[in-house]
Amino acid sequence: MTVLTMTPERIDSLRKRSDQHKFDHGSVLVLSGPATRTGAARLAAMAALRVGAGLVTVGAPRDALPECAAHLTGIMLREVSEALDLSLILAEDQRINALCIGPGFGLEPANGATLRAALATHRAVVLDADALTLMAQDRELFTQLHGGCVLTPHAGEFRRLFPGLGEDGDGFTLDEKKDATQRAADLSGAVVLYKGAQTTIAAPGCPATVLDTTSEQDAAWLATAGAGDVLAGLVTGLLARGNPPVQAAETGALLHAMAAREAGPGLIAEDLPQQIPGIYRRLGI
Ligand SMILES: NC(=O)C1=CN([C@@H]2O[C@H](COP(=O)(O)OP(=O)(O)OC[C@H]3O[C@@H](n4cnc5c(N)ncnc54)[C@H](O)[C@@H]3O)[C@@H](O)[C@H]2O)[C@@H](O)CC1
Ligand SMILES: Nc1ncnc2c1ncn2[C@@H]1O[C@H](COP(=O)(O)OP(=O)(O)O)[C@@H](O)[C@H]1O
Repeated sequence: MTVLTMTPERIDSLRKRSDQHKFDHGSVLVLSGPATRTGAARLAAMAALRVGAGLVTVGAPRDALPECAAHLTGIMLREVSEALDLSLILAEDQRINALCIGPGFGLEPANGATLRAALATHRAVVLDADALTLMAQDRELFTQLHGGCVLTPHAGEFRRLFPGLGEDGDGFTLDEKKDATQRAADLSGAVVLYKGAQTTIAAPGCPATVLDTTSEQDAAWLATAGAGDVLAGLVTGLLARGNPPVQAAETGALLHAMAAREAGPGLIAEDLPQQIPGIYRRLGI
Protein backbone atom coordinates (compact mmCIF):
# COMPACT_ATOMS: atom_id res chain seq x y z
CA MET A 1 0.00 0.00 0.00
CA THR A 2 1.36 3.47 -0.89
CA VAL A 3 1.20 5.68 2.18
CA LEU A 4 1.56 9.41 1.55
CA THR A 5 4.50 11.26 3.10
CA MET A 6 6.04 14.70 2.71
CA THR A 7 9.04 13.60 0.62
CA PRO A 8 12.01 15.92 -0.11
CA GLU A 9 10.76 16.22 -3.72
CA ARG A 10 7.32 17.29 -2.50
CA ILE A 11 8.84 19.85 -0.14
CA ASP A 12 11.06 21.15 -2.94
CA SER A 13 8.03 21.65 -5.20
CA LEU A 14 6.55 24.05 -2.62
CA ARG A 15 9.48 26.51 -2.67
CA LYS A 16 9.35 29.90 -4.40
CA ARG A 17 12.56 31.01 -6.14
CA SER A 18 13.83 34.58 -5.88
CA ASP A 19 13.70 35.08 -9.66
CA GLN A 20 9.97 34.33 -9.82
CA HIS A 21 7.06 36.78 -9.71
CA LYS A 22 3.43 36.26 -8.77
CA PHE A 23 2.30 35.19 -12.25
CA ASP A 24 4.86 32.36 -12.14
CA HIS A 25 2.87 30.88 -9.25
CA GLY A 26 -0.45 30.69 -11.04
CA SER A 27 -3.81 32.41 -10.83
CA VAL A 28 -6.84 30.84 -9.12
CA LEU A 29 -10.54 31.59 -9.60
CA VAL A 30 -12.91 30.32 -6.87
CA LEU A 31 -16.62 30.57 -7.66
CA SER A 32 -18.89 31.65 -4.82
CA GLY A 33 -22.57 31.16 -4.14
CA PRO A 34 -25.02 34.03 -3.62
CA ALA A 35 -25.26 36.50 -0.73
CA THR A 36 -25.24 34.80 2.72
CA ARG A 37 -23.54 31.73 1.19
CA THR A 38 -20.07 33.10 0.40
CA GLY A 39 -18.15 31.76 3.41
CA ALA A 40 -17.16 28.41 1.91
CA ALA A 41 -15.69 29.98 -1.25
CA ARG A 42 -13.81 32.54 0.83
CA LEU A 43 -12.30 29.76 2.97
CA ALA A 44 -11.16 27.95 -0.17
CA ALA A 45 -9.74 31.16 -1.64
CA MET A 46 -7.74 31.91 1.52
CA ALA A 47 -6.29 28.39 1.50
CA ALA A 48 -5.29 28.72 -2.17
CA LEU A 49 -3.49 32.00 -1.44
CA ARG A 50 -1.74 30.64 1.67
CA VAL A 51 -0.51 27.53 -0.10
CA GLY A 52 1.28 29.83 -2.53
CA ALA A 53 -0.83 30.60 -5.60
CA GLY A 54 0.34 33.94 -7.00
CA LEU A 55 -3.12 35.48 -7.37
CA VAL A 56 -6.51 34.37 -6.12
CA THR A 57 -9.86 35.80 -7.23
CA VAL A 58 -13.33 35.03 -5.93
CA GLY A 59 -15.97 35.10 -8.66
CA ALA A 60 -19.30 35.95 -7.06
CA PRO A 61 -22.84 36.71 -8.24
CA ARG A 62 -23.77 40.41 -8.25
CA ASP A 63 -25.82 40.20 -5.02
CA ALA A 64 -22.85 38.67 -3.15
CA LEU A 65 -20.25 41.27 -4.17
CA PRO A 66 -20.71 43.63 -1.18
CA GLU A 67 -20.51 40.72 1.28
CA CYS A 68 -17.34 39.38 -0.37
CA ALA A 69 -15.77 42.84 -0.66
CA ALA A 70 -16.30 43.37 3.06
CA HIS A 71 -14.27 40.24 3.83
CA LEU A 72 -11.55 40.09 1.17
CA THR A 73 -8.27 42.00 1.10
CA GLY A 74 -5.39 40.12 -0.55
CA ILE A 75 -7.95 38.14 -2.52
CA MET A 76 -9.48 39.82 -5.57
CA LEU A 77 -13.13 39.90 -6.57
CA ARG A 78 -14.97 39.69 -9.92
CA GLU A 79 -18.62 39.38 -10.78
CA VAL A 80 -19.61 35.93 -12.04
CA SER A 81 -23.40 35.87 -12.08
CA GLU A 82 -23.88 33.38 -14.92
CA ALA A 83 -22.09 31.00 -17.27
CA LEU A 84 -21.47 33.75 -19.84
CA ASP A 85 -19.57 35.85 -17.27
CA LEU A 86 -17.29 32.92 -16.54
CA SER A 87 -16.68 32.15 -20.23
CA LEU A 88 -15.78 35.81 -20.87
CA ILE A 89 -13.40 36.02 -17.91
CA LEU A 90 -11.64 32.78 -18.84
CA ALA A 91 -11.34 33.83 -22.49
CA GLU A 92 -9.99 37.26 -21.52
CA ASP A 93 -7.60 36.12 -18.76
CA GLN A 94 -5.56 33.17 -19.94
CA ARG A 95 -3.43 33.43 -16.80
CA ILE A 96 -6.21 31.89 -14.70
CA ASN A 97 -4.96 28.32 -14.64
CA ALA A 98 -6.92 26.69 -11.81
CA LEU A 99 -10.57 26.87 -10.77
CA CYS A 100 -12.39 25.80 -7.63
CA ILE A 101 -16.10 25.14 -7.97
CA GLY A 102 -18.52 23.74 -5.41
CA PRO A 103 -18.00 25.12 -1.90
CA GLY A 104 -21.22 27.00 -1.10
CA PHE A 105 -21.90 27.18 -4.84
CA GLY A 106 -25.58 26.21 -4.73
CA LEU A 107 -27.63 23.70 -6.68
CA GLU A 108 -29.68 26.07 -8.87
CA PRO A 109 -30.05 24.80 -12.48
CA ALA A 110 -28.12 27.84 -13.82
CA ASN A 111 -25.10 26.64 -11.82
CA GLY A 112 -25.00 23.52 -13.98
CA ALA A 113 -24.47 25.76 -17.02
CA THR A 114 -21.64 27.59 -15.25
CA LEU A 115 -20.01 24.29 -14.37
CA ARG A 116 -20.37 23.16 -18.00
CA ALA A 117 -18.67 26.38 -19.18
CA ALA A 118 -15.78 25.77 -16.78
CA LEU A 119 -15.28 22.17 -17.90
CA ALA A 120 -15.39 23.23 -21.57
CA THR A 121 -12.23 25.35 -21.13
CA HIS A 122 -10.25 22.30 -19.96
CA ARG A 123 -8.62 24.37 -17.20
CA ALA A 124 -7.44 22.50 -14.12
CA VAL A 125 -10.37 22.45 -11.70
CA VAL A 126 -11.20 21.19 -8.24
CA LEU A 127 -14.83 20.07 -8.04
CA ASP A 128 -16.16 19.82 -4.51
CA ALA A 129 -19.44 19.95 -2.57
CA ASP A 130 -22.30 21.33 -4.71
CA ALA A 131 -20.40 20.81 -7.99
CA LEU A 132 -20.35 17.08 -7.18
CA THR A 133 -24.05 17.08 -6.36
CA LEU A 134 -24.85 18.94 -9.60
CA MET A 135 -22.95 16.27 -11.54
CA ALA A 136 -24.80 13.53 -9.69
CA GLN A 137 -28.07 15.13 -10.80
CA ASP A 138 -26.98 15.72 -14.41
CA ARG A 139 -24.97 12.81 -15.79
CA GLU A 140 -24.21 14.73 -18.99
CA LEU A 141 -22.05 17.07 -16.88
CA PHE A 142 -20.24 14.04 -15.49
CA THR A 143 -19.25 13.03 -19.04
CA GLN A 144 -17.48 16.40 -19.47
CA LEU A 145 -14.87 15.56 -16.79
CA HIS A 146 -11.27 15.45 -17.97
CA GLY A 147 -7.78 14.64 -16.67
CA GLY A 148 -7.30 18.13 -15.22
CA CYS A 149 -10.19 17.65 -12.79
CA VAL A 150 -9.80 16.75 -9.13
CA LEU A 151 -12.99 15.54 -7.38
CA THR A 152 -13.01 15.82 -3.57
CA PRO A 153 -16.12 14.00 -2.29
CA HIS A 154 -16.98 13.18 1.31
CA ALA A 155 -18.77 9.86 1.83
CA GLY A 156 -22.23 11.34 1.13
CA GLU A 157 -21.10 13.02 -2.08
CA PHE A 158 -19.20 9.92 -3.20
CA ARG A 159 -22.32 7.81 -2.77
CA ARG A 160 -24.41 10.27 -4.81
CA LEU A 161 -21.85 10.67 -7.59
CA PHE A 162 -20.80 7.03 -7.92
CA PRO A 163 -23.95 4.97 -7.30
CA GLY A 164 -23.05 1.39 -6.41
CA LEU A 165 -19.44 2.24 -5.52
CA GLY A 166 -20.02 4.06 -2.22
CA GLU A 167 -20.15 2.77 1.33
CA ASP A 168 -23.18 0.79 2.38
CA GLY A 169 -24.57 0.80 5.93
CA ASP A 170 -21.59 -1.16 7.30
CA GLY A 171 -18.96 1.30 6.08
CA PHE A 172 -15.78 0.38 4.21
CA THR A 173 -12.57 -1.40 5.04
CA LEU A 174 -9.52 0.55 3.85
CA ASP A 175 -9.02 -1.90 0.97
CA GLU A 176 -12.63 -1.44 -0.10
CA LYS A 177 -12.28 2.36 0.05
CA LYS A 178 -9.08 2.22 -2.03
CA ASP A 179 -10.76 -0.04 -4.56
CA ALA A 180 -13.82 2.24 -4.80
CA THR A 181 -11.60 5.31 -5.25
CA GLN A 182 -9.64 3.65 -8.08
CA ARG A 183 -12.84 2.61 -9.82
CA ALA A 184 -14.25 6.13 -9.43
CA ALA A 185 -11.12 7.62 -11.01
CA ASP A 186 -11.32 5.16 -13.91
CA LEU A 187 -15.01 5.85 -14.41
CA SER A 188 -14.74 9.64 -14.28
CA GLY A 189 -11.36 10.10 -15.99
CA ALA A 190 -10.47 12.50 -13.15
CA VAL A 191 -8.39 12.37 -9.99
CA VAL A 192 -10.57 11.37 -7.04
CA LEU A 193 -9.74 12.33 -3.45
CA TYR A 194 -12.19 10.49 -1.22
CA LYS A 195 -12.19 12.35 2.11
CA GLY A 196 -12.38 11.03 5.65
CA ALA A 197 -10.10 9.96 8.50
CA GLN A 198 -8.66 7.60 5.90
CA THR A 199 -8.27 9.69 2.75
CA THR A 200 -7.72 7.77 -0.47
CA ILE A 201 -6.53 9.37 -3.70
CA ALA A 202 -6.45 7.85 -7.19
CA ALA A 203 -5.79 8.93 -10.76
CA PRO A 204 -7.27 6.97 -13.69
CA GLY A 205 -5.38 3.73 -14.23
CA CYS A 206 -3.29 4.11 -11.07
CA PRO A 207 -3.51 2.43 -7.68
CA ALA A 208 -4.86 4.61 -4.87
CA THR A 209 -2.60 6.18 -2.26
CA VAL A 210 -3.62 6.53 1.38
CA LEU A 211 -3.37 9.13 4.12
CA ASP A 212 -4.54 7.49 7.34
CA THR A 213 -5.11 9.79 10.33
CA THR A 214 -7.44 7.51 12.28
CA SER A 215 -5.09 7.38 15.29
CA GLU A 216 -4.64 11.17 15.43
CA GLN A 217 -6.68 13.18 17.92
CA ASP A 218 -5.82 16.46 16.18
CA ALA A 219 -7.03 15.27 12.78
CA ALA A 220 -10.34 14.19 14.31
CA TRP A 221 -11.00 17.93 14.82
CA LEU A 222 -11.17 18.28 11.03
CA ALA A 223 -14.76 17.11 11.44
CA THR A 224 -15.89 20.75 11.49
CA ALA A 225 -17.85 22.83 8.97
CA GLY A 226 -15.62 24.27 6.27
CA ALA A 227 -12.60 21.99 6.71
CA GLY A 228 -13.35 20.41 3.32
CA ASP A 229 -13.64 23.82 1.70
CA VAL A 230 -10.12 24.59 2.93
CA LEU A 231 -8.85 21.31 1.47
CA ALA A 232 -10.42 22.19 -1.90
CA GLY A 233 -8.62 25.54 -1.79
CA LEU A 234 -5.27 23.98 -0.92
CA VAL A 235 -5.52 21.57 -3.85
CA THR A 236 -6.59 24.37 -6.22
CA GLY A 237 -3.65 26.54 -5.15
CA LEU A 238 -1.27 23.64 -5.76
CA LEU A 239 -2.79 23.06 -9.21
CA ALA A 240 -2.25 26.76 -10.01
CA ARG A 241 1.38 26.38 -8.93
CA GLY A 242 1.82 23.76 -11.63
CA ASN A 243 1.48 20.52 -9.73
CA PRO A 244 -0.04 17.68 -11.76
CA PRO A 245 -3.57 16.88 -10.47
CA VAL A 246 -2.68 13.76 -8.50
CA GLN A 247 0.31 15.46 -6.86
CA ALA A 248 -1.80 18.52 -6.02
CA ALA A 249 -4.39 16.27 -4.37
CA GLU A 250 -1.79 14.33 -2.38
CA THR A 251 0.22 17.35 -1.21
CA GLY A 252 -3.00 19.21 -0.38
CA ALA A 253 -4.22 16.32 1.78
CA LEU A 254 -0.85 16.12 3.57
CA LEU A 255 -0.76 19.88 4.28
CA HIS A 256 -4.40 19.76 5.47
CA ALA A 257 -3.56 17.04 8.04
CA MET A 258 -0.39 18.92 9.07
CA ALA A 259 -2.47 22.06 9.59
CA ALA A 260 -4.79 20.09 11.90
CA ARG A 261 -1.78 18.88 13.92
CA GLU A 262 -0.45 22.42 14.11
CA ALA A 263 -3.77 23.96 15.19
CA GLY A 264 -4.78 21.09 17.49
CA PRO A 265 -8.01 20.43 19.39
CA GLY A 266 -10.47 23.30 19.22
CA LEU A 267 -9.52 24.08 15.62
CA ILE A 268 -12.07 25.58 13.26
CA ALA A 269 -11.81 25.88 9.48
CA GLU A 270 -10.58 29.49 9.62
CA ASP A 271 -7.53 28.33 11.60
CA LEU A 272 -6.28 25.90 8.96
CA PRO A 273 -4.93 28.25 6.25
CA GLN A 274 -3.18 30.27 8.97
CA GLN A 275 -1.05 27.24 9.89
CA ILE A 276 0.63 27.10 6.48
CA PRO A 277 3.42 29.66 7.19
CA GLY A 278 4.51 27.75 10.32
CA ILE A 279 4.38 24.43 8.48
CA TYR A 280 6.42 25.81 5.59
CA ARG A 281 8.99 27.28 8.00
CA ARG A 282 9.40 23.95 9.78
CA LEU A 283 9.74 22.14 6.45
CA GLY A 284 12.52 24.57 5.49
CA ILE A 285 10.59 26.05 2.58
N1 LIG B 1 -18.78 28.07 5.97
C1 LIG B 1 -19.60 27.70 5.03
O1 LIG B 1 -20.17 28.53 4.32
C2 LIG B 1 -19.82 26.25 4.81
C3 LIG B 1 -20.57 25.86 3.72
N2 LIG B 1 -20.73 24.56 3.39
C4 LIG B 1 -21.48 24.28 2.16
O2 LIG B 1 -22.74 23.74 2.47
C5 LIG B 1 -23.22 23.04 1.33
C6 LIG B 1 -23.75 21.67 1.74
O3 LIG B 1 -22.66 20.79 2.05
P1 LIG B 1 -22.82 19.54 3.05
O4 LIG B 1 -21.65 18.66 2.88
O5 LIG B 1 -23.11 20.02 4.42
O6 LIG B 1 -24.19 18.88 2.63
P2 LIG B 1 -24.67 17.84 1.57
O7 LIG B 1 -26.12 17.82 1.68
O8 LIG B 1 -24.10 18.09 0.22
O9 LIG B 1 -24.06 16.45 2.09
C7 LIG B 1 -24.39 16.00 3.36
C8 LIG B 1 -25.18 14.70 3.26
O10 LIG B 1 -24.27 13.65 3.04
C9 LIG B 1 -24.31 12.74 4.14
N3 LIG B 1 -22.96 12.33 4.50
C10 LIG B 1 -22.52 11.07 4.47
N4 LIG B 1 -21.24 11.01 4.80
C11 LIG B 1 -20.86 12.25 5.08
C12 LIG B 1 -19.63 12.80 5.48
N5 LIG B 1 -18.55 12.07 5.68
N6 LIG B 1 -19.56 14.12 5.66
C13 LIG B 1 -20.65 14.90 5.48
N7 LIG B 1 -21.85 14.43 5.08
C14 LIG B 1 -21.95 13.10 4.88
C15 LIG B 1 -24.98 13.51 5.27
O11 LIG B 1 -25.63 12.60 6.13
C16 LIG B 1 -25.94 14.39 4.53
O12 LIG B 1 -27.10 13.67 4.17
C17 LIG B 1 -22.06 22.97 0.34
O13 LIG B 1 -22.18 24.01 -0.59
C18 LIG B 1 -20.88 23.26 1.22
O14 LIG B 1 -19.77 23.75 0.52
C19 LIG B 1 -20.10 23.48 4.14
O15 LIG B 1 -18.88 23.23 3.47
C20 LIG B 1 -19.83 23.89 5.58
C21 LIG B 1 -19.21 25.25 5.71
N1 LIG C 1 -12.53 12.19 11.82
C1 LIG C 1 -11.76 12.76 10.89
N2 LIG C 1 -10.44 12.51 10.87
C2 LIG C 1 -9.66 13.10 9.94
N3 LIG C 1 -10.10 13.94 8.99
C3 LIG C 1 -11.40 14.21 8.97
C4 LIG C 1 -12.30 13.64 9.90
N4 LIG C 1 -13.52 14.10 9.62
C5 LIG C 1 -13.41 14.92 8.57
N5 LIG C 1 -12.14 14.98 8.17
C6 LIG C 1 -11.60 15.77 7.06
O1 LIG C 1 -12.17 17.09 7.15
C7 LIG C 1 -12.66 17.50 5.89
C8 LIG C 1 -14.18 17.63 5.96
O2 LIG C 1 -14.69 17.96 4.70
P1 LIG C 1 -16.26 17.98 4.38
O3 LIG C 1 -16.90 16.74 4.90
O4 LIG C 1 -16.37 18.28 2.95
O5 LIG C 1 -16.78 19.18 5.26
P2 LIG C 1 -17.24 20.65 4.87
O6 LIG C 1 -18.11 20.55 3.65
O7 LIG C 1 -18.02 21.12 6.05
O8 LIG C 1 -16.04 21.46 4.60
C9 LIG C 1 -12.17 16.49 4.89
O9 LIG C 1 -10.90 16.85 4.39
C10 LIG C 1 -12.03 15.20 5.73
O10 LIG C 1 -11.06 14.32 5.22
